[in-house]
Amino acid sequence: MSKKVIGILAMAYGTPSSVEEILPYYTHIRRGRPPEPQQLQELTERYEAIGGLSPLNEITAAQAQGLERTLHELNPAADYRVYTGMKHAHPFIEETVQQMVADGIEEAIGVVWAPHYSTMSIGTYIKSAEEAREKWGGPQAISYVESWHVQPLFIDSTAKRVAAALAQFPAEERASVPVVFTAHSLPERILQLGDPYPRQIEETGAAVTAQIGHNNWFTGWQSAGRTPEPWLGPDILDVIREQHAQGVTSIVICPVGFVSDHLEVQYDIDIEAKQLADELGMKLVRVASPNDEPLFLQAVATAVLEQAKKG
Ligand SMILES: CC1=C(CCC(=O)O)c2cc3nc(cc4[nH]c(cc5[nH]c(cc1n2)c(C)c5CCC(=O)O)c(CCC(=O)O)c4C)C(CCC(=O)O)=C3C
Ligand SMILES: [Fe+2]
Repeated sequence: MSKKVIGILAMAYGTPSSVEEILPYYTHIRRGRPPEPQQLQELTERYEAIGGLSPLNEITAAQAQGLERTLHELNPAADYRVYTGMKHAHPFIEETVQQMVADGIEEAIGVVWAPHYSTMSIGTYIKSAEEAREKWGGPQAISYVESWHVQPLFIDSTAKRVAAALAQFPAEERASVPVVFTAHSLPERILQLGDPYPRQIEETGAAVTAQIGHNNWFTGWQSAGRTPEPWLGPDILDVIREQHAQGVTSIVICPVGFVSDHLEVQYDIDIEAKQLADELGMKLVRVASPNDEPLFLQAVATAVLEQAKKG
């Protein structure tokens, strides 16, 4: 008897795959409102600064392959097929759900390539998937992993990478180096909605630092939107200035709200924050991204299998 195929809807942010696609991509992020020429120019220049385009789509593809391989290793009795659907680029979540229906997938698990739940992040991916499911009349059921921010193997994977960053400082200095866990800022109004996002980022930071016995840590925000409404702060650039004012000379930044190398990591931290640190004479070390690291993929695969058990 052939095994029933279980579809995994792995959802990622997406990035333009050519310079021409930057405009439609940016327009999609802005819910159909095209950016001003000046804004488009600035975004294009940020992509140029990291080498022309982002490595995100290749990394998302490698993560999907690695996730499928890891699921088979962890549970050889079942047949898993990982499908990638993106929020702001092709194949969109809606297109991928249509493909799953065409392939006869009846049962599926949804998971997002981001650890922390917010109504404005993971919540919107799930909403897109559910709208697509209604539109295409299937898969019959998708059960979603809502967050995996304290999944033990994710904590192990992050703790190892944070420890490797701290190891770049002499042993006697390490305790005095603050580790800042950052995530993409969101509008402050999520707080009135009781959104779990800020608390979940704290929980990841607490678990990681407890594991490596590093007490000097806090959270910060990055990549806030350039809109008039207030966004969650403090911004990482203000954190760096504040630490400098307090006499701190070294800092480790762990962009724990992201799981890949891409624009928000390679530009906002590696270029912009690094330049500020340089100007202030501070040493900044950024923690490596998980990308398709095996331990990280085991974490996400385990979260998927636990969700499959819950149904
Ligand atoms: C919570 C969150 C995550 C983490 C969770 C997750 O991964 O889902 C994330 C990830 C990412 N965000 C990305 C890129 C962008 N996000 C933008 C704008 C925005 N992001 C937002 C939120 C998030 N974003 C919000 C509320 C806006 C304002 C939109 C509005 O106007 O309402 C803009 C527009 C210009 C700008 O504002 O910088 C860009 C280019 C890339 C891909 C980078 C690459 O291409 O390498 C990635 C992984
Ligand atoms: Fe974004």
